Amino acid sequence: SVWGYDSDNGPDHWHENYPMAKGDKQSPIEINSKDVQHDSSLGPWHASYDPGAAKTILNNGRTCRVVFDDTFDRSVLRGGPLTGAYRLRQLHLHWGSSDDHGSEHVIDGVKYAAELHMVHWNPKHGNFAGALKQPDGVAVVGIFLKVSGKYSRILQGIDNIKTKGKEAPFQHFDPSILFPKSRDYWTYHGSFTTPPCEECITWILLREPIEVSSDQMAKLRSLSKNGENEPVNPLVDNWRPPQPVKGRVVRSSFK
Ligand SMILES: C[C@@H](NC(=O)c1ccc(Cl)c(S(N)(=O)=O)c1)c1ccccc1O
Ligand SMILES: [Zn+2]
Repeated sequence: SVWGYDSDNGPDHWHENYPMAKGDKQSPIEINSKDVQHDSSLGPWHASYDPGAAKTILNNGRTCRVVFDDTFDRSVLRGGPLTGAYRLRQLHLHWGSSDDHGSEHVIDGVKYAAELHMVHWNPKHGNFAGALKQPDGVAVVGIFLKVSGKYSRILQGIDNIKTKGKEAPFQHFDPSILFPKSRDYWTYHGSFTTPPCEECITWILLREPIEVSSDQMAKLRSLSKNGENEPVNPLVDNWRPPQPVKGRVVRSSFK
């Protein structure tokens, strides 16, 4: 059966079809500040995104995803732990059924309501499929979402992609508006948090969460896993729980 987040096809079953899921460098992980090592050589990261690169927003029954034109160095991430410029390919989210959980990474025991992932790949590996096979192939910026009274539009296009398979134009969108004020981050080497669970990711997790309103979270939770004329199956709890750290060191750009 196709992988998902239910009891019969969820994270504990993924290794049956994707053996990497039981690897030594899996994501997400729990980050404990006492084990983090500050690395003064970690410089700031820089994103230079072209709003014109945004193409569409879609619901693939597993997450809500915005895709970008990554046929050339149009929207790139560089600096921080990275060597060279990584191309922005897509962004998506993981969220819970209530505000007290939903993020994939857990920070000092804190689970956020959602976690936004901006997926970039290293063009020196030719294409995304090739980059998946390389330890320095992919870089993901992870941003935590915290629910507060403050109103902010995370992804305005959610209304038109209620059910699985729905796709809508999503243009003139600069994802940099999603970044918090502080650029402080943790970084470690890990994997996709979804199948195929390839261990090709340099994770850059931003310390400062962004704030969204509870009605924005409710809109996210109003997405459905099912297709248009199928029984309603809410798309919630599409997060993988923390995986074994197995001796990896998490470094921070801040003291
Ligand atoms: C749910 C969706 N996963 C991604 O799009 C995805 C892609 C790259 C990364 Cl790096 C990540 S992550 N979470 O590690 O940042 C997630 C998905 C995965 C596989 C097949 C279909 C499908 O829809
Ligand atoms: Zn993700």
